[in-house]
Amino acid sequence: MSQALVQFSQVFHRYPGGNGDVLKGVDFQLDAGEMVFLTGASGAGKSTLLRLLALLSRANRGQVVVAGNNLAQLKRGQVPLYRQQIGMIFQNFNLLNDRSVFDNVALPLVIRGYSHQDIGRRVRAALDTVGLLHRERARPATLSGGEQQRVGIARAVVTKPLLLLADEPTGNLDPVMAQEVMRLFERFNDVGVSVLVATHAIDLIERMGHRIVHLEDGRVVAGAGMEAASRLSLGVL
Ligand SMILES: Nc1ncnc2c1ncn2[C@@H]1O[C@H](COP(=O)(O)OP(=O)(O)OP(=O)(O)O)[C@@H](O)[C@H]1O
Repeated sequence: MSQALVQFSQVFHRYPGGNGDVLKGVDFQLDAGEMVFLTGASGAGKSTLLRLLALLSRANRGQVVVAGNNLAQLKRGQVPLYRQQIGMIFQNFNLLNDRSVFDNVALPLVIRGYSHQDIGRRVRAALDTVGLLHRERARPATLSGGEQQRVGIARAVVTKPLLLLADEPTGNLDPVMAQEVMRLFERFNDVGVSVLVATHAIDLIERMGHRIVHLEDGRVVAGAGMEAASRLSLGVL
């Protein structure tokens, strides 16, 4: 039996001062070791769902469970430890342009107080995996968009997270670079990392053969996952 790493049960969310619920009863499961794409029109709630997983926001109602943690019950002091299990990748790379590639990837380890030696070893291993060891001294702005995103991915995996979350990671890339980046996610998935990618790149992901979860106006309308699908067929939902 597959095991859920992420389980959303009837999750509702609205932003303070926002215009009503953005998530309207989301049911969704991601199994340990699975790679899933999250699609939906602009404003459907994809980024919001990822934000809840990264604990950048907390759900107003319903339950989000990740690796056995009910996120509503995590105390503020437990959040940094929880976040260590998660690597986040953004559309606009979010790199520091006044620091080297090495320093950008090292940042999560520096924050967590790793030793100098461990940082060097881990950063070089991550850069090697994304094919950028030879650019460790470069400034991000001197790299191509695809290379900058690979630096972003190295930074996300350097802490060895259980779960990678990517929010429109290929939005600023041409089709060839976009495919390279998606392949890189697959390589991490091949070695056991669970991956959730919010994307508009439908043509690309349809060729890749992973489950596609579709959000429409704050609800999952297709590909919710085994658990929710079986509840649907039992008429529970
Ligand atoms: N900080 C915020 N405050 C108020 N409303 C917000 C905030 N962030 C997002 N929203 C609203 O929540 C809704 C869902 O936004 P979200 O960014 O999750 O959608 P999305 O599916 O990721 O869209 P896109 O594909 O354009 O990134 C939108 O209507 C948006 O305007």
